[in-house]
Amino acid sequence: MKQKIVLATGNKGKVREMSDVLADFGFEVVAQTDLDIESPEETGLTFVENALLKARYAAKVSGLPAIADDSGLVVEALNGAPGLYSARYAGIDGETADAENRRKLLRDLADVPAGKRQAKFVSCIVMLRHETDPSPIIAEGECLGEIIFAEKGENGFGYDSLFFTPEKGCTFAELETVEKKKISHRARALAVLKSKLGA
Ligand SMILES: O=c1[nH]c(=O)c2ncn([C@@H]3O[C@H](COP(=O)(O)OP(=O)(O)OP(=O)(O)O)[C@@H](O)[C@H]3O)c2[nH]1
Ligand SMILES: [Mg+2]
Repeated sequence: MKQKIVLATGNKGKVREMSDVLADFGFEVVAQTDLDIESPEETGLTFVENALLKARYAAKVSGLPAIADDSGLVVEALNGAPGLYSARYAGIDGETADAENRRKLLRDLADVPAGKRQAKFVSCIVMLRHETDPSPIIAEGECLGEIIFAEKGENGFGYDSLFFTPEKGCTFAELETVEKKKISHRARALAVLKSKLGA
């Protein structure tokens, strides 16, 4: 029988990008929203701390193993911002904040010329077998790119329409989900998780 696991995120984009991959690893994936589990406050100071606390909270409430992703966009010219605070960069939280966050990013980079707009997406995935699991599995992935001057593309979420990937010659939002799932920071973290699980 497949091991049930809670996907501890309130972000539908992450559910889209992680569910079937985790199912391929042999898990029966249940999104936390389907169990009416709310997102805890993200009080950590690093991606790993936040991923841990999200997974731990879902494991505690559900009594099941849990997996969480904490991720963000790190922009060199902004000394690493929005970084840990990518989801709430413009001061509001949740997916409705995405458009405001993109506008703020473009404003903050207005004076930064092409060639100096390097950025990376970071994903930290944590898996806990139970709430008090003393040795969580931690898997990280990064993806390098640059921030363009105006949005391009309709797919994806967050900052995808501003993130140009040289590897593909377009923004993440111009990629089909299936393509983004091959090269993104989250895809890379999931590949590390897979090898750590021996799946
Ligand atoms: O364009 C993007 N493509 C991506 O692939 C991506 N991955 C992360 N991000 C940004 O970073 C925040 C993470 O913050 P975050 O890890 O706290 O997630 P979240 O609050 O959205 O959901 P949850 O998992 O915490 O419930 C997100 O909201 C986005 O703004 C991305 N943007
Ligand atoms: Mg969050």
